[in-house]
Amino acid sequence: MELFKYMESHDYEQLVICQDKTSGLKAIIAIHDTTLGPALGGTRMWTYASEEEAIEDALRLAKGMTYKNAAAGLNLGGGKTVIIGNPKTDKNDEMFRAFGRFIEGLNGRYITAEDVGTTEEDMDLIHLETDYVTGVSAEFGSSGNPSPVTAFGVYKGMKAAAKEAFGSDSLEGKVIAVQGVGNVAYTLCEHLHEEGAKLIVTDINKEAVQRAVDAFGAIAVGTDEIYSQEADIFAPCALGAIINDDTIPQLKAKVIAGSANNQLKNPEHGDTIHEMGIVYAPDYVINSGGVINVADELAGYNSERALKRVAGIYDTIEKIFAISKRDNIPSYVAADRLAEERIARVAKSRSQFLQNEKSVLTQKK
Ligand SMILES: NC(=O)c1ccc[n+]([C@@H]2O[C@H](COP(=O)([O-])OP(=O)(O)OC[C@H]3O[C@@H](n4cnc5c(N)ncnc54)[C@H](O)[C@@H]3O)[C@@H](O)[C@H]2O)c1
Ligand SMILES: CC(C)C[C@H](N)C(=O)O
Repeated sequence: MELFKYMESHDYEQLVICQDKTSGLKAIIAIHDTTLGPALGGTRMWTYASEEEAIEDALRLAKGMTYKNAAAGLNLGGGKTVIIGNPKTDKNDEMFRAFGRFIEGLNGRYITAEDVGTTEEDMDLIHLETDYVTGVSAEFGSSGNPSPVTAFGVYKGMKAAAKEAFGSDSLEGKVIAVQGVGNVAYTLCEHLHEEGAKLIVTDINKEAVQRAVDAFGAIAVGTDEIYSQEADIFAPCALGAIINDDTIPQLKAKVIAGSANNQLKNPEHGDTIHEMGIVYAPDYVINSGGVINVADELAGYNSERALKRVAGIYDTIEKIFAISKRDNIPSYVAADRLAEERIARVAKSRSQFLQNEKSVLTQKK
């Protein structure tokens, strides 16, 4: 990978490589864009096949956070960290304290939170060294596990998508095929069941499936059968890249709305479903409830305020459909446009000269 060429072509600001021999920390902090504010994005711990793969993942995920935070209306830029290692076997307290000191050294340009492989306890260790961390324990004013709030946002976004497709946002009687019934999707199913939707579920974890069958009277199907169900809505809540050449021909649903990240295998798949008339709620918009919730901690966490903001995902999804129709573009392109236009407007409004203590005007002769 030609690093500078890649960073230049995707407008990355900074890449920070952190190592600490004592704890074994090998972390990569990628900061994509801080036009809107400090970069907020979680820390992923994963066993990467190579250092290059880890760097690529950090960069890709950081850019995703720029778009997610911008479209969510947050005054935050995008960044992400990956720590190379097995989250089950390679963690130690010193590792997260060392990482916290590296974050502190960035002086607020980057704020972290949980992601795949990291927990509230890890954030508490980081918090011993820096305040630039969210998702810490309740005693420090945390918002707690983001999954139920992410689910609430997906539920609201799904209603907006239903309104677009069916003319009403009621989900009563709608058949919804849910792929993966883990942390986010279980709470999502609670909301859907409460509203009177009929659920079809699948998961590689048989216990998770049984839990949904018992609690919501959901119909269980095999993992390969979920795409072809006679459903009104398909809710991908497990894996990325599940909208692809193999699955698109099987889909009968008129709406795709779920929590999974990176649902489109390639952008062209977003074009194809658009041409087929399927209403697609862009993934990073509909699943932004978690980041909206942790971001609220920066102002002193207020659950009522955070949930009100998360409910606004409904309006954001509606706005994206309006842009999609106005400009005759697929909804995934409309979401990018919404984020990019907001960043460009703020960049322009902040370009004027402002005197500060480092200004040439204030330097003493
Ligand atoms: N947790 C959050 O707040 C949050 C925020 C934004 C995005 N997301 C995304 O939402 C998705 C779900 O997150 P989660 O926190 O609920 O994760 P989770 O691990 O709790 O749930 C995922 C579920 O999918 C199942 N699964 C895995 N492979 C499958 C397959 N091939 N077919 C069917 N089921 C399969 C797993 O067994 C698990 O039960 C992920 O893509 C995640 O990146 C989560
Ligand atoms: C900051 C975190 C809560 C971000 C979350 N992991 C996401 O992908 O949205």
